[in-house]
Amino acid sequence: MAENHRKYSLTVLRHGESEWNHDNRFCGWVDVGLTNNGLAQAQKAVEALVEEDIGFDIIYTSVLKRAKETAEIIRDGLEKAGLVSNLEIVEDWRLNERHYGSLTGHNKAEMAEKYGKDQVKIWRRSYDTRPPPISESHPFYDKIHNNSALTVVPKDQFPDHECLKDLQERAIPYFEDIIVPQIKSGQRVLIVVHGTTSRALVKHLEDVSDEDIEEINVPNAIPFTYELDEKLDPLGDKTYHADKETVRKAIEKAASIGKKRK
Ligand SMILES: O=C(OP(=O)(O)O)[C@H](O)COP(=O)(O)O
Repeated sequence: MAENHRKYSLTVLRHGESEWNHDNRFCGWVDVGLTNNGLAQAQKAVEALVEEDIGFDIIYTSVLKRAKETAEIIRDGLEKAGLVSNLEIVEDWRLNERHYGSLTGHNKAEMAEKYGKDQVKIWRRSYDTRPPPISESHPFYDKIHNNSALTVVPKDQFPDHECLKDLQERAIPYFEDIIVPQIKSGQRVLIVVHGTTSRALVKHLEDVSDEDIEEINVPNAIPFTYELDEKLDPLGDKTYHADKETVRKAIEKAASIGKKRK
């Protein structure tokens, strides 16, 4: 049997800590920025990439600023280190975080207290259970709908709530149609996205079952790389560009429902 050979690689990065990651609030399509810690985390990701001499030819990201800001920090840092020049950043709404419906803006620990931890885990991590839809009277409905960055979303595709499956159905066709041809043409690709978009990519690339994906959490700001064969199947596990203990703690944090507001 022919031996599988590494043909391509692909790196994925969830953005640095956002204001609402810090506040432990469901965020989704609300366009919050990075905290100072998030900015520093993105710089650390740059350092890790530079240390391993990893450059890219193109970056894909969402239209939400927490991902775009992270992508820009990576681009600027790699340019400064001389690893890349004129690195293009392509943004598309189909790589956005899933829309968190009526949970948007709510504190995760408070929702767990109100609805139970099991229900909140289903809303956060199940493959195909949507959170309840956002209503027009929701405090963040207008903020989302008046965001000029989101005018690119076709009206008939603008969601009121999404589960991982919904996100998968918009993000994976984008990945297959737009990103895969770049990878196959030999471009070194970095995808800077969100927790749920990263989980969709992990599920797709690793062929994770609908049940097993519930236990997979993606940490903020730690890039990970797949080595892929000619069919874009991963050769072995993904490699995180950070030490094991840092990765373990960051994954634990991403899984946690965190603390109530003080
Ligand atoms: O907007 C979100 O994801 P993001 O911080 O990756 O953009 C979610 O609120 C993260 O929360 P979750 O980990 O409960 O899915």
